[in-house]
Amino acid sequence: MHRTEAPAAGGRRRSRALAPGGLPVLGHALLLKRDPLGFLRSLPALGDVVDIRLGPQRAHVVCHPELVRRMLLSPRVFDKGGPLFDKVRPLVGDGLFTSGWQEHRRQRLLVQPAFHPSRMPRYAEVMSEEIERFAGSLREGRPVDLGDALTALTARVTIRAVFATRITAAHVTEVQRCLPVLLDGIYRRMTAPLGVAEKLPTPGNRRFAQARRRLSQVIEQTVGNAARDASGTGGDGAGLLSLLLDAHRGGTGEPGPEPGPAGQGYRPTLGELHDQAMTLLIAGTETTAGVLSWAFHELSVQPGAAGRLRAELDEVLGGAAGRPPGLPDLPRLSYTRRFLTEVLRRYPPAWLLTRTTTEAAELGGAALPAGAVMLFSPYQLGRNPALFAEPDRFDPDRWLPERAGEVPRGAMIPFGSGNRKCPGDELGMTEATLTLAAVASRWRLEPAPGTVIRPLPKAALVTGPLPMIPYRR
Ligand code: HEM
Repeated sequence: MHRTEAPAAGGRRRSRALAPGGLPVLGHALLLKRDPLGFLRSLPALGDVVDIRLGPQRAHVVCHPELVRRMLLSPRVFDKGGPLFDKVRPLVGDGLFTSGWQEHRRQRLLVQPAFHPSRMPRYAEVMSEEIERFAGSLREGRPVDLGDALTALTARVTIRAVFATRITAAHVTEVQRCLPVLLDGIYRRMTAPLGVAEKLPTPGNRRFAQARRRLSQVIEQTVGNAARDASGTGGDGAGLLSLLLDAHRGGTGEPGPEPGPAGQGYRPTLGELHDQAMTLLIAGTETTAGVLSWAFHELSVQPGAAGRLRAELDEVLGGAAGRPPGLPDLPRLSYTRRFLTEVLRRYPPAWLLTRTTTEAAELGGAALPAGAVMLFSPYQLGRNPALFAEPDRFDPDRWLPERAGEVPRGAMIPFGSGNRKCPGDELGMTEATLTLAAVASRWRLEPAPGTVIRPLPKAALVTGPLPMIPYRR
């Protein structure tokens, strides 16, 4: 598809600016905390790279899609790392998401094949089972917090996709309960300025510590059992972790030599398997649940789009008394897919992402020292009127093939780009499409009276409480 390059902000040369409104000492930290989305949206008008101050730290917000793209395609210079990551790493370990450039390469080579499209039918089976269980739990007229219910659903799907048949049903339920507590706690710790309140023996901190300990134990036990399995294939060989398990079992449990072209020869330790499992559980749960929560919210407030979506579901699946969707239906659910893509533009779960420079660098004419903190925001890009006409309008048809080519290169990156691009993009989109189709073909979910939904920028961009009432169609 031909992509245009967006002009520099306001038709000017690429520019660098310092955001106004910084306070002594705190800089822009309060603005970013009070109204992060509004603050981010105000920056592209100022320049292509906008400097802000977060306390003593200067950070550079890259606003122009072409510069974001350039940054993401230079991972040796713009690597993962920096102060935010230093806080996350001890909590989630050294998995694919947090690892630095060199380590990342061999991890990714080992994990990536587990996301190959040929494996999708096995994952889709798990999804369909869990989606039917979820749809079957809805009761006519009985309010449900859809945000929580969808987090439970995506957690169960991710857990079962990661561990395949290796994990017991009781452990699935236990991990599903621990994950939201962990996700919430990680975000609080990431954004805590001093790191003191998190150490106090409050009930919230105890719950976090307990959830983290228990999750770690279950993962350790599950990974340990699978690793000791003499049959040699990590259970049925179908889980996201199975290739890592195979690589581990092929060796001594100690890190091996540098990998060959396909990562052969590298032997992940049990500790690495644990961190990778934790990473996948964290990365796959709240993101997909966030997209789905927003999708059901939009469905309840966008009557035009909702009508078209239901018409497509009726045609493909046979109406309210029809059959559940499966993988072979996806090519015919094109409006459903466009609907979800538009949700991702408006509410990308990964709303703010970071990089750090490993050496002195230049970006769009801006000189950056080594160790500079770089920020970029898929949310900011998706709401920039210079990149998307009427960005606040919900218009799934922007993603019709003949119109999608108008979107400037690098402007739509809900899954990131370059070597750190989300490996679970198709998995997440498949899960979201099947869930939306299965539920919306049978149920109409209406907001509970008095509910006001605003984007809540946490670790993911979520809806907050989402009380909805199901009615049969
Ligand atoms: C709709 C759902 C999802 C969204 C919007 C999403 C978004 C993202 C984004 C933006 C990144 C790149 C972060 C960066 O560049 O700093 C990422 C990375 C990642 N995602 Fe996803 N994700 C989703 C679902 C999933 C699923 C289902 C899984 C796995 C089960 C997953 C696993 C990962 C992993 C392991 C990484 C780190 C990749 C690396 O650094 O090599 N994600 N995701």
